[in-house]
Amino acid sequence: FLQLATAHEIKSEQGRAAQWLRDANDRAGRVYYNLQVARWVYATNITKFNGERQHNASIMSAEFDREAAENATSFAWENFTDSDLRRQFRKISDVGSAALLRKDKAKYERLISLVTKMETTYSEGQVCDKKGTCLDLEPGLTRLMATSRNYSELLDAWKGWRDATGRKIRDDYKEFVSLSNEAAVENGYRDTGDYWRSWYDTADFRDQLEQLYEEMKPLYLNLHAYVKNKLKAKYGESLFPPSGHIPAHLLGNMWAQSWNNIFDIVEPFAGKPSVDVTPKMKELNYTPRRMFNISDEFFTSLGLEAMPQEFWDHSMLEKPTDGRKVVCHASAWDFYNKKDFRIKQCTDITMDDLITVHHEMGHVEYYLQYKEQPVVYRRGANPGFHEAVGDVLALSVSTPTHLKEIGLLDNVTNDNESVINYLMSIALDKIAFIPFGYLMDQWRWGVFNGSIKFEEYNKEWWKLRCKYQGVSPPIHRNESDFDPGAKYHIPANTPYIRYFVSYVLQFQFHEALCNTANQTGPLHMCDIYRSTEAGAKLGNMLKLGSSKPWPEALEKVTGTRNMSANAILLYFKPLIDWLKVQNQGQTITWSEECPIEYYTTTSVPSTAKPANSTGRLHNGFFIVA
Ligand SMILES: C[C@H](N[C@H](C(=O)O)[C@@H]1CCCN1C(=O)[C@@H](N)CC(=O)O)C(=O)N1CCC[C@H]1C(=O)O
Ligand SMILES: [Zn+2]
Repeated sequence: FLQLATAHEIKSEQGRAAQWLRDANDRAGRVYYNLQVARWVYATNITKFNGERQHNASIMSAEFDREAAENATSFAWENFTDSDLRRQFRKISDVGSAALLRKDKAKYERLISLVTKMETTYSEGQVCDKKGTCLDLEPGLTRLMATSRNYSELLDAWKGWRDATGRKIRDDYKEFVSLSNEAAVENGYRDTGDYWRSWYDTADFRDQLEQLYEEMKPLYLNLHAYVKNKLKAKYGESLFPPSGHIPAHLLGNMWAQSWNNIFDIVEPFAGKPSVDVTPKMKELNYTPRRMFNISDEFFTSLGLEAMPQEFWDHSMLEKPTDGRKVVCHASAWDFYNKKDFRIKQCTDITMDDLITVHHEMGHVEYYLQYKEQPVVYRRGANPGFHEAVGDVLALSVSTPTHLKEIGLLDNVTNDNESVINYLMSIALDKIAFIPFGYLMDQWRWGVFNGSIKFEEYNKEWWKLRCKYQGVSPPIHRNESDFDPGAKYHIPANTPYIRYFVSYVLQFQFHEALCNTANQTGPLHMCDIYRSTEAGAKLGNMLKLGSSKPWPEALEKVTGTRNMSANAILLYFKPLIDWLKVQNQGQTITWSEECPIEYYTTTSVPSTAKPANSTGRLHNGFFIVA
């Protein structure tokens, strides 16, 4: 009898709990909408007033989360037989940094103020010349890093950016780490890194990441060796340290995280149709709006959701010209009201930005697909899934046949040399990224768990950069510098391992969707355009949001429950074979330690002349510290 009563009790309690959850999810939608509006207004118009408004909305939202978690404890939800109720309650009970609110509201306010302050410093960063002409990161410094082939000009922009951002937030970051860890402990975790990894709900997550990195490492070593030889031919052997590292400012990108802008320097076979469509986009007078339309049309060709009118009405697709200060770093926004979804991007007319457009649109497509889920489930199956969606489509868009179909390429040749050129252009983005995507949170997890001390923040950063990426600082660095702070995700406090996970998953998705689309050719030439079967398979996974464990979501698309590097290795097989021939007899590794002449632990004045650059003047640009 007692059991019957208990079972009956649990059933009726589950009924009450389900009602409470529906109500909590509705209230969460309204609270998060207000938060997102306040954050959006600030990100698209940085003013003191908007900053305070955003701050207050953040407090309100955190108060709501904390209170909901508190109320959830009035249900014995761990005993519930309904696994979906248990899953929702578990997620509502995890309040993240808002746990600090319960312990010390002033500390929580300081924590979120520090992140806003660091992200604002980053977004306002500029590099100016003697006449007072200044370059922002977007588009000025990004274009310079992509197009300049002048060693010292690149060096001044590289150093100037770090002086203008990382150097300024070093102490703020130290304070942030301590408050963030205090919040993580209050939330039941060892430290912030422990909390962030919990989102993957994978016991041996770090081992799996290490294993994936090792599997892809040969690809990176061979690409690094080949690119280094081409750069030496361009800039002169003497500018490269004997340790085997590549100076970090020569790779066409402020962080050396993707190298596609130096394709012209490393092109394997000259005289083939260019795979860099930037010139063609400019020739055809492309606008940002047209770039977004191309991506939107690809999604609808798969039978997926089109961008709603609100998206086109409220997004910021270009850098404002009315003097407003904005956070230019591209991002996608869910307003949690099932109607309002936006992208904020200071879009430049380049191939790079066409890829970023697809990346951001992938986020919005995920938002659209899971918008009917309870608010607690409107997340990626794991954060890597959210990063992979847009990139999967971009793998199809980037194929020469697709670029020709949309008029960005005049003719397509698919002889072996053209295939190598094409794979090289994709590898300069995808393979080059692997060690960077891996090391960013290796550094941050080390900072959060205390193994990386404040006094060695920059030294440990360069140890990882030299070890995994094989890039070295082109000028003296010391502990007055804070080079991790020159990369958006550190001041903005956005985790990064999600991109490493995404670069593995996106090739698994690509391979599976290509099979579904009956694309029988080599994986690197597959284009799933207009395949509604592939679209349905992808859409059915996206609709789940985070309502199921991510291996289940992965299995729905790929048939496997594990991350695997096999798909990316299959995709680049022809290139790796070709690279191995090119690198025959060469040393394809580098010494693990940074070339010591570039790293000093004592702080030297930041105007120290670069060890190797010729002059300081170029294009009238003189970098003041
Ligand atoms: C350009 C892109 N901007 C991020 C992204 O889109 O992931 C922005 C900023 C941080 C989070 N974010 C979002 O938009 C989230 N709201 C999406 C979501 O979680 O819903 C970015 O930072 N990228 C793309 C390639 C590698 C990395 C880089 O550029 O290093
Ligand atoms: Zn993203």
